[in-house]
Amino acid sequence: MIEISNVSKRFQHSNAVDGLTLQIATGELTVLIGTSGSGKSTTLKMINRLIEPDSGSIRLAGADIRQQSPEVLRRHIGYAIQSVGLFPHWTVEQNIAAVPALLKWPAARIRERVTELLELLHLPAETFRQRYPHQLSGGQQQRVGVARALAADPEVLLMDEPFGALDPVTRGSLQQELARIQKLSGKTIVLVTHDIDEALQLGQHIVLMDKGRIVQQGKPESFLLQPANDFVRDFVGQSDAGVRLLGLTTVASRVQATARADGEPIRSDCTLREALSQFVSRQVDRLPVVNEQGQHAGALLFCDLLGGRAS
Ligand SMILES: Nc1ncnc2c1ncn2[C@@H]1O[C@H](COP(=O)(O)OP(=O)(O)OP(=O)(O)O)[C@@H](O)[C@H]1O
Repeated sequence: MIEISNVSKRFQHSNAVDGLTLQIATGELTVLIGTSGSGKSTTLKMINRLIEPDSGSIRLAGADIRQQSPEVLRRHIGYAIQSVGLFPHWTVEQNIAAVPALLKWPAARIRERVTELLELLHLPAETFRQRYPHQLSGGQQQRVGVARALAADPEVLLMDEPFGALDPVTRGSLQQELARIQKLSGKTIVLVTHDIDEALQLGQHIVLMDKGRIVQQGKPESFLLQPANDFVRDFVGQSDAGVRLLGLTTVASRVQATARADGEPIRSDCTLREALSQFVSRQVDRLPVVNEQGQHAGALLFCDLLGGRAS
């Protein structure tokens, strides 16, 4: 658990963060979202002491983070940012190994860990290990940035717009990757984003900030079903709230096992939002469904899209 208690940070004439109190649960992916300048990055940087608060306290696993030097603290907290910040004259392997090397892991263990992380992020180790950052695409660099942040198996991972500058396809696949890693490892992740769809897709707990304060926090569906005020309603996009709600539920929860349909099947782990798009583009009222192993699983009927609220 990360406990942020009444934390404020002022720059020149304005409060970047204003009396913020927030509890970040262990093992959850918490998303900080908000307008530009609302204090998200400042909050994140105070957790790893890149910025020191003017007042208030932050506790990690019960201990005030000021009890450790920033350098030692950061070895337990992975940090991935949009601009990646890879060392240009270091190979991919050296970049990923930065913190394990500081921690003086044996060379064989470091090598093994680098291989494991590259494979986890779908970068074949033998192809990428010896490359330099300028020999990678933007998306590959961001993957290496995420691998580096995960390298020493930190308890906490802080991510500041880690997929910000990517095209929608690469961004989507990295988001899926992050969701998979989080499920596998049960890590505590705090992710900053501007993108409401990214927040709804990845966040188990979402914190919406404005002017250095929290406007609303809770589960994704609460933002769509019970927006606290007009600011929240505007932020989540009132006109798209319905389709976004469909994005929180998978086809698996509505598939009829005995129903049949023709055509290219959709996977049961697709969201109902993706299914809606298929219904419309194919001009059909039922879609065949396969499970994650590609086996026939029944059909999704258009009329079942509205079969209940996201849970
Ligand atoms: N080092 C700094 N010096 C002066 N002002 C700063 C500094 N860092 C942040 N600020 C100001 O503090 C406020 C909050 O900034 P912060 O970067 O935390 O916002 P943000 O929500 O992450 O914004 P964005 O989404 O645009 O990155 C902004 O008004 C910003 O201009």
